[in-house]
Amino acid sequence: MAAAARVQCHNNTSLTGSPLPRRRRNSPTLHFSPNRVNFTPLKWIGDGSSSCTRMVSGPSLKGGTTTVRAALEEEKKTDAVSEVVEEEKRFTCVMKFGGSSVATAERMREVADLVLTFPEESPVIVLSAMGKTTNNLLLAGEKAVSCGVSNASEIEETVKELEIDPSVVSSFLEELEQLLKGIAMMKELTLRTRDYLVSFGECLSTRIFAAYLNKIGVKARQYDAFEIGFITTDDFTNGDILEATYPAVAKRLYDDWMDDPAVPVVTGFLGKGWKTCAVTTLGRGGSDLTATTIGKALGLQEIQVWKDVDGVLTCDPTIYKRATPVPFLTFDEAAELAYFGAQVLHPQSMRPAREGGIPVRVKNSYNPKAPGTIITKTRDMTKTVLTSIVLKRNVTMLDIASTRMLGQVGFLAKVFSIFEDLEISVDVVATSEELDHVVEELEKIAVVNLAKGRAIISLIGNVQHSSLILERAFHVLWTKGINVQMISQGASKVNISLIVNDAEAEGCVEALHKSFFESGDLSELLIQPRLGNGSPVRAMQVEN
Ligand SMILES: Nc1ncnc2c1ncn2[C@@H]1O[C@H](COP(=O)(O)OP(=O)(O)O)[C@@H](O)[C@H]1O
Ligand SMILES: N[C@@H](CC(=O)OP(=O)(O)O)C(=O)O
Repeated sequence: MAAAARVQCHNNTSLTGSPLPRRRRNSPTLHFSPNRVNFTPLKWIGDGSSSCTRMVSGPSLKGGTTTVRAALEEEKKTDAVSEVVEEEKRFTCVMKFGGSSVATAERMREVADLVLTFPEESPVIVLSAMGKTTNNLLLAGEKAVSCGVSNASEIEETVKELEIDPSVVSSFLEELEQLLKGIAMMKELTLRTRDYLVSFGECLSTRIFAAYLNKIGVKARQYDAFEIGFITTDDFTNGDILEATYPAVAKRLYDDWMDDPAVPVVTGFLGKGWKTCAVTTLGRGGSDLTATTIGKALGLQEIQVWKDVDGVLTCDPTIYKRATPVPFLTFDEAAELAYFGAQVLHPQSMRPAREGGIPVRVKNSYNPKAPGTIITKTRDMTKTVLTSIVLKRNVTMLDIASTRMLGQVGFLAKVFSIFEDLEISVDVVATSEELDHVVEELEKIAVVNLAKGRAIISLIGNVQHSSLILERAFHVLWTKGINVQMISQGASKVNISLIVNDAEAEGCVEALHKSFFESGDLSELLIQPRLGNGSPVRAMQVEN
């Protein structure tokens, strides 16, 4: 559950909160080639002069026996080769595939084909758990029964279909069974055990995929993120990546590559708690964050996140199916979108990309020809009014009115300290139990009204045009007879949030989408701001 708070001080000012931490490089260099490209053996092309160092075939994607190292051994005396070493040491991009992209054996094959369509790249692959594995593992854990058995049979089936050696996963499946038995015996599932339990999902998917790549002749190496330097806080189920991660991960991946080049296949979502040394997870959907962290650590040219949709869309397609792809986004817009609930990206995933200045491309593994969305630091916003509509459901709104025991400044400070003490962000409260604590504390200094069953509709876009956005949005909602209960403009200036009744929210999103994205080009309205009487400003000036 999420919460929004409206704080009323005794002078009747009201304050709404919308926090977000904020913060690069050049445009992307990858171009999608729709047709599968056959591997060419490792060779250097050019005009034959000694300065030629261009590599045609990403050595990591190359099957066969000629390794980069062997090629280098042969040629290492030339000046050209020392440049090659530098060049070849560099991975070019990270490609992250989510659960929906690798849900079955068939999908694993298709994803492998997709990776091979980029022979000029040296990618690092990040994988999530297959399909709904994470949910199934959680279910199995929560029921503390061997629900893992049906899960395991699916995994065994995938291994069989891909004709991989079953020993790749057998010891893991046994360990998983033991773990579930242990949970059943203890009748307890701590957050730490939950993280260890769900880690089997990514540990298995990456082992299967790496084994498959090796089977088809593409040398690959599997990595568990928690073994290669992904260090996090010890906040189980919601670990935060620590700075030490970047150099550690870069060193490990580059060192291994220089020793014995192979495509790295890294578990998404997982880390290692810096104090406990136990497996942690980065929050649901955390593989996006794994990918951007690797992107920053290795200073890559591009981070690709492959999903089951044609990029970031104008709204969640499961809410309104006429959602369309947004071709360009800034890191701020994408972060805001994710923070306010768009499932398509992990809320923290933009941070490393922004810090490293690395473009993020969101692509559809089911429709690779679609251009997708490219996320960069800046973009031309002159014609942008609205970018996307995000719906966060099941929100509880807290109305907090001062009982005049404290001055205005003291009151606000106290209100925020209560949230801080309970480690609850104003926008997001995880459980109703937490909310009860907040209310209990707030009632010592205020009259608190708790309104459940609300939803936050966030309008992500160019808040330079906030009057136009608001005018349209309120007109649409007024026409539908919807009462907006709270409004907040984010500090990031890319978001306006409206609170409405949850039951009406989907209808609101649909109506707003029709008005903003399906009824002509709104940017035309930006050319001449209008005065109250509808006259364009410039016309007035001419008359004067
Ligand atoms: N604005 C949006 N644009 C695209 N997808 C969205 C948006 N909001 C929600 N979604 C949902 O996010 C899903 C993709 O995210 P996710 O399931 O996490 O992908 P993956 O598991 O492949 O990483 C889509 O199937 C879609 O239902
Ligand atoms: N498997 C994890 C991590 C993840 O990122 O998954 P996905 O990429 O499928 O959203 C989850 O379900 O949360």
